[in-house]
Amino acid sequence: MLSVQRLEAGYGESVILRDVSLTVEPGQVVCLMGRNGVGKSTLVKSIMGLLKARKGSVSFKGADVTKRAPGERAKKGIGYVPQGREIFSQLTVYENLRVGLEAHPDSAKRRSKTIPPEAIEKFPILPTFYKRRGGDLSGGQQQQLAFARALISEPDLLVLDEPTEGIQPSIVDAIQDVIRSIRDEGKTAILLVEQSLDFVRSVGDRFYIMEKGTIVWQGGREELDDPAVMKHLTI
Ligand SMILES: Nc1ncnc2c1ncn2[C@@H]1O[C@H](COP(=O)(O)OP(=O)(O)OP(=O)(O)O)[C@@H](O)[C@H]1O
Repeated sequence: MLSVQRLEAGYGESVILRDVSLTVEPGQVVCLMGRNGVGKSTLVKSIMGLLKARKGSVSFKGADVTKRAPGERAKKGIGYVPQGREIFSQLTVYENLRVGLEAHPDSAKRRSKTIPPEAIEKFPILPTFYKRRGGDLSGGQQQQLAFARALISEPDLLVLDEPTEGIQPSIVDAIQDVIRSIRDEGKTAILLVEQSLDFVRSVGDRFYIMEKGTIVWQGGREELDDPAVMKHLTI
């Protein structure tokens, strides 16, 4: 469903990603791990089209999207929860969700003035905040909003960049439960950037580890006890 092939990308003069290949199959949960600064967010931004590929390709559902703009990729069915959430702080919670609906492939849903209740049933707390400004929510509530905003367009692939980073433990548990329930439903594939080995072990089907902008290890759940995994992840 998602295929990244021999990707090279970077910022200005500096090349960050070199020869990166990664695939996600339908319904699969693929986890991307690695220490801080190795290039995980850079890879995610390249997949979303926020950063241009200098070499290599990104294809999604059989179509080459390497040169497609972020909005087009979203409409094709890639939902994104960026690191740091990036909710619109001046807009209300309701308006933030409406922005997510703009990426829905069904034009009737895009035009709809109401948020379909089933679209946010995984986040029952959100309707109580509809009139509040996004910027007035706590970090954990903002993360739930960013998650719901990405899910509302019913994406085929959800890209989550460290969704539990810097969030209070009770909301971390809630977010992990949502990821598990999406996995169990099997309709939406997930590419998850996550530091907690215990958590990725409990949800992931396939695992990639990055170091200095390249993939240095990949494997399935039964291979996670490989000593190389700890070597690449410990500081
Ligand atoms: N906008 C930018 N301009 C220039 N360099 C950048 C930019 N964003 C990231 N970098 C650099 O690219 C490298 C990879 O950063 P990236 O954020 O992709 O790492 P990461 O693995 O996601 O780390 P973290 O877990 O800390 O977010 C780092 O050296 C970083 O300083």
